[in-house]
Amino acid sequence: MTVRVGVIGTGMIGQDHIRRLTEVVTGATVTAVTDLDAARAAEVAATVGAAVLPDGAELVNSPDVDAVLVTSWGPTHAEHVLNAIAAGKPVFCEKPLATTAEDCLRIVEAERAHGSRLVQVGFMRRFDPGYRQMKEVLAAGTLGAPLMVHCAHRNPTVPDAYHSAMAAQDTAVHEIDVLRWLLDDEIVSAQVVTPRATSKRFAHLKDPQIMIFETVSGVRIDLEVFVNCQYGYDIQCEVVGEDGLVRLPDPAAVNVRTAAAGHATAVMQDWKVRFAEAFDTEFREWIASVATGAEPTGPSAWDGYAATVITDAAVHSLESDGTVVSADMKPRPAFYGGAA
Ligand SMILES: NC(=O)c1ccc[n+]([C@@H]2O[C@H](COP(=O)([O-])OP(=O)(O)OC[C@H]3O[C@@H](n4cnc5c(N)ncnc54)[C@H](O)[C@@H]3O)[C@@H](O)[C@H]2O)c1
Ligand SMILES: O[C@H]1[C@H](O)[C@@H](O)[C@H](O)[C@@H](O)[C@H]1O
Repeated sequence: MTVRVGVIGTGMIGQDHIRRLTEVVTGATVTAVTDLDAARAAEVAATVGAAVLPDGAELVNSPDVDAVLVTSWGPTHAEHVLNAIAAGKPVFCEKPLATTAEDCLRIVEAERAHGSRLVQVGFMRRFDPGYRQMKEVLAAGTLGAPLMVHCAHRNPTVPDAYHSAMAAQDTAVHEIDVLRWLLDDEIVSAQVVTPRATSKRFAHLKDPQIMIFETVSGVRIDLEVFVNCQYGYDIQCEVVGEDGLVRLPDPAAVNVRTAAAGHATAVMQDWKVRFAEAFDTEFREWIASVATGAEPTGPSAWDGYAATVITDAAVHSLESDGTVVSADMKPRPAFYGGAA
């Protein structure tokens, strides 16, 4: 079966996912798109022979759409995801699932009322080969109990519109999701402190930020978020256990030796390149689940809810001079499996 996908939002990542669905993943075709910017939607639709529909509700309910991809702006996600659940169609929603915990819970409740999982959230790091190898090592128990995690999330720079809360909402949210999954543990509190700020930042931006999370079992996670580090896109993660540690590998890259540069290995500059393989695998697995009528196995609506509660706690801490803020979540329903 070829899965006919309708795409809501044909901006930067929407276009990248349309390319992926069309050129990389087998078994999928993009049959319909919509965007507030009708000219942009028409231009993108023409590249893949899709229909342009007037809005998200029509797209979700189109008989030519089997599954929905939401790549519009975050505050609009909840409406489109709820429409897809009401239509009984699988929906892949880019992060965030919704911008408020209340909206995430409405989605969780709608999905539970539907009776089976329809929603997958776009936390692509779970599909990265390096993180998957870390997960295997941790699951095998080779390291003993995990005690600490040290992470860094560095971007060379960010656009002017990026503000201090986005360090948690837009950037750290990737670690928040992948660490809940890696450790199979829930985050219960967040604290954000700010070291000396880089002079390369915009005046309105607190950068870098150091985030400290604690989990139910007492693991401490420290995460440096530095979004104007200048030198590259650099993602580091090291889990330290009682008997050893496991570290996220950098993607393979050649080492060049010259008199001028000494030993040199290029530093990646772009998250789209760093996580290209993760995005491809994420969509291959999502399309495979839709094609076979199976429930998606990627990040769930509950994971989307948890991520929003934890990022809210981090933003609250940032805005209250680094107080420790608890991440108050509802109990996890059996529908979404055991512990996170
Ligand atoms: N997983 C990741 O690493 C990752 C990376 C980048 C962006 N994202 C997420 O993807 C989403 C889109 O980001 P982007 O960078 O592509 O933004 P963008 O501004 O480039 O594109 C968004 C598009 O959606 C359209 N749009 C907005 N609301 C709409 C609505 N209700 N109906 C139809 N069209 C609508 C806009 O006109 C725009 O063309 C965001 O939620 C962002 O957080 C995820
Ligand atoms: O939207 C992007 C994207 O999610 C990247 O993966 C992250 O590194 C950036 O900080 C963020 O702004």
